[in-house]
Amino acid sequence: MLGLPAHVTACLFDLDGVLTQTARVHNAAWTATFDEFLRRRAAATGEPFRPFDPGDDYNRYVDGRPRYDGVRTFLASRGIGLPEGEPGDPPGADTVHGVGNRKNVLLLETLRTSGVDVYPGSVAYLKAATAAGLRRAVVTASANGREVVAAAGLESLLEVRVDGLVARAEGLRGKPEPDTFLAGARLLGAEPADAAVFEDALAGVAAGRAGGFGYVVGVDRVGQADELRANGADVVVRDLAELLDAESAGPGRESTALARESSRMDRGPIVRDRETGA
Ligand SMILES: O=P(O)(O)OC[C@H]1O[C@@H](O)[C@H](O)[C@@H](O)[C@@H]1O
Repeated sequence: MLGLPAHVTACLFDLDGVLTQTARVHNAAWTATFDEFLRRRAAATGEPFRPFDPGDDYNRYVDGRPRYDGVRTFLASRGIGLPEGEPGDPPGADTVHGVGNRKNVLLLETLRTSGVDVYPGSVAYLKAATAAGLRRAVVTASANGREVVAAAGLESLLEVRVDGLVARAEGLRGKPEPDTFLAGARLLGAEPADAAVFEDALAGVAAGRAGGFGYVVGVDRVGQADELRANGADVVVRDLAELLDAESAGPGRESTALARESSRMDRGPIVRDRETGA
């Protein structure tokens, strides 16, 4: 059904890069944050400045992981360790929390000014899954998950949300560990073997594989299909509309309709940082 094995009864969707076009917003905020940090560090140590790579560095070390895990994992790849600091550290302080907080300031600025765009193919897929009686959860590392889902106008299509704040409150390990996807399946009353994971991040498909989920759909938005497969995707599509196209008998009836649908759902941008109140 809907391009999935027949036994699948539940769908677990990542948010940034799968349902909404916000992976690129996260990426830009990380790039600016790490480049500021690396430039400052190069000036202080006299070592050459090597910028953050929004391709390889983002995909391997940051994408899909919880905010502060992204800071630690990327800096470790450069042989840099920072003190943890405190959640309330000023944005830009030389601590794991200070770096992560700076990124969140930049992220929220862009979301406020530009809003949140959806992927029309994903909205169509969510609607088709709803009509087919499949259970639906969003599972995101982002602590801004609730606001992004609301700004995208997707709340009514999703039954359950496991986001970065839920994970922190429940002590769930972030992707590539499977904990948050397992929690999503549990909340929907589905066994992992009967649930499909939809992910664009390498850490996300790895979490799908680690959790023993019935099917892992890799969504390739940036040209990393081989890496998605190597990390755990059973199938790779460029857009969820492809799964609908595969399903429909006629040539692309669904996707023709999709092309006409606006990619922008004007539910208003995020207005404040829920963690710091800024
Ligand atoms: O900083 P946030 O909003 O809590 O998001 C955490 C992570 O959420 C993931 O969805 C993104 O892929 C990452 O880039 C991001 O760092």
